[in-house]
Amino acid sequence: MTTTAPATVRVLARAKLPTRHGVFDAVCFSGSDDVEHLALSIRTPLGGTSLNGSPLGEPSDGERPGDGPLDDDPPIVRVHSECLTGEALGSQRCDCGPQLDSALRLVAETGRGMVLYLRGHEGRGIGLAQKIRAYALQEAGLDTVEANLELGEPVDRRSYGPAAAYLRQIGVDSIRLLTNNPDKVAALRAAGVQVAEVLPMPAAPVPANEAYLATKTERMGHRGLRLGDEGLS
Ligand SMILES: Nc1nc2c(ncn2[C@@H]2O[C@H](COP(=O)(O)OP(=O)(O)OP(=O)(O)O)[C@@H](O)[C@H]2O)c(=O)[nH]1
Ligand SMILES: [Zn+2]
Repeated sequence: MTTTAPATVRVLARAKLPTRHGVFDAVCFSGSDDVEHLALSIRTPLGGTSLNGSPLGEPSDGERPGDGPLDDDPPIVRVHSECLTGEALGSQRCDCGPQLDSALRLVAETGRGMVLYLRGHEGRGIGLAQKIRAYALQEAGLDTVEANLELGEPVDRRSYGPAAAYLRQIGVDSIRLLTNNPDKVAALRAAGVQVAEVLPMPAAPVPANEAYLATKTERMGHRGLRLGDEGLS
């Protein structure tokens, strides 16, 4: 896993993005990787600015919850890796789709936070074709870690540098991170992001992803993937 953050990122485009969870401010950006990532943020005070820095109009999606965080609390941030099969196709080999949905909902409910949707992270950075090859190896009995290694890939090839650089560029230096993955916490910290708190990312266990979730817990050090478990520190 690479942790070096590029100095700057380029903001490529921005617009509001109404979702079923609320109206997000969508910013497309790229870092040294030249990949188009997306930051989806939500406002701080009513009628104020989003974390991405653009002014937002009157909220159209209901009131901000009364128990939302103060403006100087670190925002909730989900750093999410692209997963075409789980998010667009509803694959139950993983739980990326429900996790993305939960993250957007949590950020919207909190009224202040961001989902950084990182493209180029497909298959933990090995790409779609290699991930499908890894799935085929899993059908033959390997687990998710062994399959990557069998393909000559590292267990995790993702870089969090562009995400860290984006946060730094918009002035967010401290976050409350939604994740179960201790390596993601370490990588972001190494890239200069202060992770003030780690909040558990609710998992969505189903029979088809049982082995996958178990392997992440047992071999990759992810926190127990049950709702309500204590977060990482
Ligand atoms: N190589 C490989 N990648 C997978 C597999 N299953 C899911 N992925 C990818 O894994 C990425 C998500 O990483 P995960 O390890 O599930 O979770 P995480 O983002 O590290 O941790 P959380 O923040 O707790 O969700 C997505 O890009 C998926 O495409 C698999 O069996 N093999
Ligand atoms: Zn997935």
